[in-house]
Amino acid sequence: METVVDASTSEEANGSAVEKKPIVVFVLGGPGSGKGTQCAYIVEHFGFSHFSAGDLLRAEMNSGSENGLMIRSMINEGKIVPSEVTVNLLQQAMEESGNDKFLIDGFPRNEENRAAFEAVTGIEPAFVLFFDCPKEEMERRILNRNQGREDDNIETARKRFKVFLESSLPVVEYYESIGKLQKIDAARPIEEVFESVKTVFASINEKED
Ligand SMILES: Nc1ncnc2c1ncn2[C@@H]1O[C@H](COP(=O)(O)OP(=O)(O)OP(=O)(O)O)[C@@H](O)[C@H]1O
Ligand SMILES: O=c1ccn([C@@H]2O[C@H](COP(=O)(O)O)[C@@H](O)[C@H]2O)c(=O)[nH]1
Ligand SMILES: [Mg+2]
Repeated sequence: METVVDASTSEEANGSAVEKKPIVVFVLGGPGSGKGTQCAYIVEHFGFSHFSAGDLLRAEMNSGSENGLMIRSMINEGKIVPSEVTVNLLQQAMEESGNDKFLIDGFPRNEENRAAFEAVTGIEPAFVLFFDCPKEEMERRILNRNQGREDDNIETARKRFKVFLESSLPVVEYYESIGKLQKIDAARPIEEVFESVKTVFASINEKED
């Protein structure tokens, strides 16, 4: 496995060990841009734990929890679930993982999500991967995905694109403005996209050495 920045502990000048904060990489991109696909490769190569906010919400929706009906209706309308619910699910998953390197996929989706995650966890992302893909290609991928997702239909997909443009792109732009964005051309074959992803992780490693 290739290493990327080590989050475990560091040693201060006086020799005492200090707990470091976990390393978080946010993985953003429009619906169907290939976030989940690339995260699976990153996990294999770089030892991160991968949490898709959408997957966590779908699991919560199917668990019979009191939020289940609300989550289903938000997902089917392509709307963004309140930050409190999503941040709690992410925080719980991170704590239970035992890992200290996380890919958070499909989150933060709006400014409120971004601020809530930082306020609750005290963690800022090391960097943000952004999979840039034309709408027509994302639409094709969603409609061919065939994984039984209730929101993979043309009507909901269009609502998701609209929410992405209106609410999520400003978050992407924010990270670009503070120099944390790593933009990847996602409109290429999966292996080619991953070559670019590997280059990003390798260059981050070099900076940390
Ligand atoms: N580079 C690619 N070229 C062609 N097809 C791809 C590529 N990357 C992913 N796919 C396919 O497109 C579909 C969507 O990919 P994936 O689920 O990874 O996207 P996503 O960004 O996680 O989507 P969502 O936001 O809806 O969860 C899948 O069927 C996947 O196999
Ligand atoms: O942080 C999040 C992530 C997702 N949602 C809702 O889930 C669906 C599906 O998300 P995917 O990332 O495509 O799996 C999304 O359209 C939202 O309705 C969310 O509210 N907050
Ligand atoms: Mg996904």
